Amino acid sequence: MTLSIYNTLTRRQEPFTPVEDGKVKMYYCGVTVYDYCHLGHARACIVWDIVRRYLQFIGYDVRYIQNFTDVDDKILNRARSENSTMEAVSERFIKAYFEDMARLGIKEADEYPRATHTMNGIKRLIHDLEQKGFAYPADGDVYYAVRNFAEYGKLSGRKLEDLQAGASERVNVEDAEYKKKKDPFDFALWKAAKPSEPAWESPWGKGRPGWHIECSAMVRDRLGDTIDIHAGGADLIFPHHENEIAQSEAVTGKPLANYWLHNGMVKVDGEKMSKSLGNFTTIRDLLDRGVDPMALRLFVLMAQYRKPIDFTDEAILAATNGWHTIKEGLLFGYQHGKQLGWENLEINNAKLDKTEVEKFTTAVNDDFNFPGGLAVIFELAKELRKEGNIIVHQGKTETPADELLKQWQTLLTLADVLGLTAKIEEEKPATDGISDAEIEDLIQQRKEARKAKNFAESDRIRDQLKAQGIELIDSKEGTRWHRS
Ligand SMILES: Nc1ncnc2c1ncn2[C@@H]1O[C@H](COP(=O)(O)OP(=O)(O)OP(=O)(O)O)[C@@H](O)[C@H]1O
Ligand SMILES: [Zn+2]
Repeated sequence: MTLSIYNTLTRRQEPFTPVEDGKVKMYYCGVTVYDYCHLGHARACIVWDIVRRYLQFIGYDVRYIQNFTDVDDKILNRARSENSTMEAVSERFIKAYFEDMARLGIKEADEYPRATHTMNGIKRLIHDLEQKGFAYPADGDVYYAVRNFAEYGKLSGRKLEDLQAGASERVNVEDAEYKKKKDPFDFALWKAAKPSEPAWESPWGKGRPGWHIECSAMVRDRLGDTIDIHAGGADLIFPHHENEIAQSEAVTGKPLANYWLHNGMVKVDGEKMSKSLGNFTTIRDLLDRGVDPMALRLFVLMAQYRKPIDFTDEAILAATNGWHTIKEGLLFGYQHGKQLGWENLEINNAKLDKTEVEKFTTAVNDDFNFPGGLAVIFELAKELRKEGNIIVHQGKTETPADELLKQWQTLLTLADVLGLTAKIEEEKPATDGISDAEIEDLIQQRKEARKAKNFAESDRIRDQLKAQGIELIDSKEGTRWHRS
C-alpha cells in the first residue's frame, strides 16, 4: 500500500502524489513568539517532525520550512508589559524555542523565515493583490476583499452568508477597523502604524503586515506557487489558512497547496491548551519536572495525529511506562551485544527484518497512522526485553544471535523514524550508597502517593531516586528498579 493522507481541503483520504516526482515541499505554520512553547506546540512540532522523517524514510527528498511570527499585537503587548521591544521579546522566545525543540529531538527545518525578514515579499504580494482587484487601501490600512474571491470558504467549508448571519450581533460597528472595511469579513493585509509601534515603509504609508499575509509571502518566496503539504494545527483552518488560500490563489491562479494537513489539539479539561487562555504547561516545565522527552514524544504518538488529546498526569505516566519498554529494547544491543558475539553494531539496511518494516509502513501509510507503527515497535521491544531477561538470568538466549541482531537493528531503525532514540549513559551518576531496602521503602512511599493522586510527591521520589542513580520502571505488575 502506498501513502494516502487525509486532506482537509477535499475532506477525503487521498493517495499522495507530489508535484515533482520524489520531492516534497512542505510548510508548517509555526509559533508566534511571545511566550515559551507549551504542550500544544510540542504536539504540532512533533507530529510534523515525524511526518517529515517518515516521508524521508520512504524515499522522498523533503524541503521543510517553518516560520516564526515575529510581528504581532501579542508580542507588542508583552514588550510593553516588560518595558522591552518587540525585537527583544521575539529573539528571546525564538532562542527558547530552539532550546525546547532540541530537548525534544525535533530535527531543524531547512529554513525558518520570519515576518520581519520577509517584508519585500509581503509588500509585493499585497501590491499584486491590489493590481488584480482583491485588495483596497483604506486610511493607511490595506484590506482583502473576500467577496471578490469566489472560492472563499472552500477549506473550512464555511459560507460567507452563514458567517455573516452568525456574526451580525457580535460585530462592533464602532470599531475603527470595522468602519474602514467594505465588508465585515474583509481582513487586514497591512495595518497603518500606530504611535510608538514598530513600522516599515510601504506604498500605503508606514505600517506593519497582518498575520495571514506573511505565510502566503513566505511560501511564495521560499517554495513557489504550489507546494505539496501545508501543515498546521486544526485551530488554524479558519480563518488563517482560508485567508492564506484567498491571498495566494487570487494572485497565482494556482492551488497554494495540494494537501492541507491539520494536527488535532492538545486539550485541558476539554479546552484547547493555549497561551491566550493561560491553561498551559510549558515544555520546559514538564521536562524539568523529570518527564523524559521521549515519553512526551510517545504521548503525542499514541494518538492518531488528527484527533484531540487530553493532557493529564495519567496520560503522561502511561507514555512514560511505554517509553521504558521501548528504551529497554533500544538498549538491548548495547547491553548484550558483546556477549552475543556481535562485532558490528552499525545498522545495515540490507539486513533489516523486511516483514516488520513492511508492517510498519503499511500502518503508517494509512494517513500517518503512527499508533499503528508504534505497535510494531512495541512488539519488537518486548521481544528483545524478554530475551534480555533470559540472558541476565540464564546466560543464554532462545533466539539465535544473528536473528536478534536483525530484530534489534530493525527496532532502532523504525524507532528513529518516529524520533525515538536512547543512548547508553557513559558517565553513570554515582550512587551514594543507598541500600536495596531503602529503595524499596521509597518505592512503597511513592506507590502510596500515587494512590492518593499526589503526583507531585510521587514525581519527587522518582527524581530523588534518579539523582541517586536508581531508575524506576513502572508496569501493570508494579514498579521494578535498577541501578543505572
Ligand atoms: N493546544 C494546541 N494543540 C495542538 N496544536 C496547537 C495548540 N496550540 C497551538 N497549536 C499549534 O501550534 C502552532 C503555533 O501556534 P501559535 O503560536 O499560533 O499559538 P497561538 O495560537 O498563538 O497560541 P495560543 O493559541 O496558545 O494562544 C500552530 O500550528 C497551532 O495550530
Ligand atoms: Zn500560516
